Amino acid sequence: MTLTHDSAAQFTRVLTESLPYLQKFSGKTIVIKYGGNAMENEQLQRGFARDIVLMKQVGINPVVVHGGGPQIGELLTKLNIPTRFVQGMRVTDSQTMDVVEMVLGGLVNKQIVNLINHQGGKAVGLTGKDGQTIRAQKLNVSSQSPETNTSEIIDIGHVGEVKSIKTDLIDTLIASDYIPVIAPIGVDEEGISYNINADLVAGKIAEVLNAEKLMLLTNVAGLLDKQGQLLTQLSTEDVDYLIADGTIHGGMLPKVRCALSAVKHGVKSAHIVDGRQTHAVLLEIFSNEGVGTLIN
Ligand SMILES: Nc1ncnc2c1ncn2[C@@H]1O[C@H](COP(=O)(O)OP(=O)(O)O)[C@@H](O)[C@H]1O
Ligand SMILES: CC(=O)N[C@@H](CCC(=O)OP(=O)(O)O)C(=O)O
Repeated sequence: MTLTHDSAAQFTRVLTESLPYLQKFSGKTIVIKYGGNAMENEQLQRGFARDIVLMKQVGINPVVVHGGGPQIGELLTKLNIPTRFVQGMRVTDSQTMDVVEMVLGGLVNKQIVNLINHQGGKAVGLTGKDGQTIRAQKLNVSSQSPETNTSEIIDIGHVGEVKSIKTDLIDTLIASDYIPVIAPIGVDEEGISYNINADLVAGKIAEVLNAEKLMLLTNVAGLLDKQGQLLTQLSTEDVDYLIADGTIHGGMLPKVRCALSAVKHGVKSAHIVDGRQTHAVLLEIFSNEGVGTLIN
């Protein structure tokens, strides 16, 4: 097939446009949170895996942290185990924790590893238990009672937050040209397992690795305002206001909070990106067309 004059011009424009980004990001670490909702279909999955392999090929160090909320929900339904969320977090009793480990550490993790390897990458899957990478502690969730104006702590079981991240296993993998694929399960000093929101894990890992970028792939165009319009750029003050007035809620809360924390702790930029768009990762990194919401 020969290229027409127009398509040849477009092809070279796209390639040359990517040059400054290739130069800027070569040797840098980019943490990508791959959400359960962004794994919707095989075409998206293949596109994502190809983007990750391409990044590695051009000298960037991608680190993938994945979710799998919908996949956990599916297995819980099959097993007739009811599930509910408090402030975007799945209430996790010990039976649910077993399912979370099976789905995140087994099914989803190995599926992503397989997809990346199939595109010619070298992916290695781990949970936060491997190499004691994610030290967790129980997450205390508090709720405010408008009647009494007091707050109470709600026990949501094995839900954790990140206490610390040990990076030696991740560093070793990166140094040997592997792509780490991390499931958001942590463990405390007693060996108790915790289910951690994948956005929170991605944010912390980006912080400790001093990543250039944190990309949170999701199932919406980015952060939307009350009218459903995309907000392309946000500062800390904007976010505080949007949380207070209820525009940001549910699963978007941990995303925005961890993005803010990451940029506050040295990550150059955080992006909430539409994972339903094929090759969203490539578009964000290598083109002038920023996609989604930039938090800086
Ligand atoms: N202001 C907002 N803008 C966009 N999405 C929002 C907003 N507030 C809440 N959400 C909800 O957050 C969801 C994304 O979070 P979540 O379902 O946890 O996604 P993921 O599985 O990708 O992590 C959206 O689908 C939407 O329902
Ligand atoms: C505590 C908590 O809610 N953990 C999440 C972990 C998976 C996750 O974060 O998946 P997504 O990114 O696909 O939503 C859960 O159980 O669903």
